[in-house]
Amino acid sequence: MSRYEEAKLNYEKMGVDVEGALTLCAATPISIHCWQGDDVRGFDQKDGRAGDGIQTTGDYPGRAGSFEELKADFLKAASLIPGKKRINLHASYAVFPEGEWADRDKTAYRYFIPWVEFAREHGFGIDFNPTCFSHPMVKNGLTLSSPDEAVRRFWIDHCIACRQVAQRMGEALGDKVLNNIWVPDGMKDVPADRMGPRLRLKAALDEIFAENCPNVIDSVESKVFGIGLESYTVGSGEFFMAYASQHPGVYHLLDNGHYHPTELVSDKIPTLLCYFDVLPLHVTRPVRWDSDHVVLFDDELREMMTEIVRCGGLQKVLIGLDFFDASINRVAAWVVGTRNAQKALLWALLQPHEALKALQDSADFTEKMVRMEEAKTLPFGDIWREYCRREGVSADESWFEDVKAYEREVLSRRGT
Ligand SMILES: C[C@H](O)[C@H](O)[C@@H](O)C(=O)CO
Ligand SMILES: [Mn+2]
Repeated sequence: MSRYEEAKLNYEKMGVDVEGALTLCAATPISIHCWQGDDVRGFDQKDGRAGDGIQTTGDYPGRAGSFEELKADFLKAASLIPGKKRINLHASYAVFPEGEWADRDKTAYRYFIPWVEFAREHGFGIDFNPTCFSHPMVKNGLTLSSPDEAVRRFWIDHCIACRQVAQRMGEALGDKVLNNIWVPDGMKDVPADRMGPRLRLKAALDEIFAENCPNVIDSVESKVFGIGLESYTVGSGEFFMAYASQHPGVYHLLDNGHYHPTELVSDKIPTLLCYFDVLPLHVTRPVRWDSDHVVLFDDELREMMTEIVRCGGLQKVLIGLDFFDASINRVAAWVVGTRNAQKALLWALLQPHEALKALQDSADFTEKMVRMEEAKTLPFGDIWREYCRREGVSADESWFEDVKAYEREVLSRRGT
């Protein structure tokens, strides 16, 4: 009997359908953020750097500096990750034909056709985001909530244009595209007016969402605070949750770096699934704050995936990643973080949920604890190994040899 067959028997004794778990894991897409590859710089600003409410730290050599490089790095990472993949793009990654440039309020689908072709060629879905940061039109930390009509207009037009881009991407791929709006808007110090900016943001969103875009899933991403915006965030959790609940078709995206350190997004997933038929996520790893460290196979990641599975949320929760570490090999960062998301999803699919729920409902809390603890040390590694074998990727860290060779032959020659 192979190690897989033996492990499978162990799980089956606990009432787990292992083959079903492998099939579901392979079919659940993870949206991989393009911005890990270049430290959130994008291509549309000269000497572009992440700023205006967002920041990367580190200067590991070999950052992607062009569309070609970013595509190559993404493909290298994707080849080492099991499962179904989407690519998550920001509007700042527009690919302009030679001699052409458009500012963000004038962005258009034609600048993203090369990405659509790339996605189609490799069987990736696409998700999209307006880029309301790292731009001179972010004035005094504000975009959609600015009291300056010109600033607000610029960003409203950008978001409207992005929804149109996402719609065209969805039409081209015969798919739905998540278009997620995050704005950094906030204040460093104690505000004198908290409601005014929120009313302006609300009016801006109403304008942005006015057009019917059937291939677009709209979401708004809340946050508790930002860099240099420590005292007040316009798009807070309550603000965006209330907005989404009053606007059918607009969903609240939960980023697990965007809450107070003791708040758990794993508990918010079942809460929102009581009310929404779609729940987009940004899976990240906050270390004391919204630091966007590479996702590890840790307790909260497993608990988030567990809640998705327990709640029957695999079709409703859109799993996206959002981390960016410029202090380590960026391709390896993508691979570690995304494999961990896959690993945690498979781990969650292999828990005996029905049996545990029944024990909870019959108030048999002792046995629930005993079984829950026992399930944690079932031979998960052997099932993961089989999953990777079927997906054609290495099950252990030997993928890293491939990344090291890529670093030697490609990344180290870039001069970035
Ligand atoms: C680049 C992303 O859109 C960004 O990280 C945003 O999603 C966020 O989480 C800001 O803190
Ligand atoms: Mn995010």
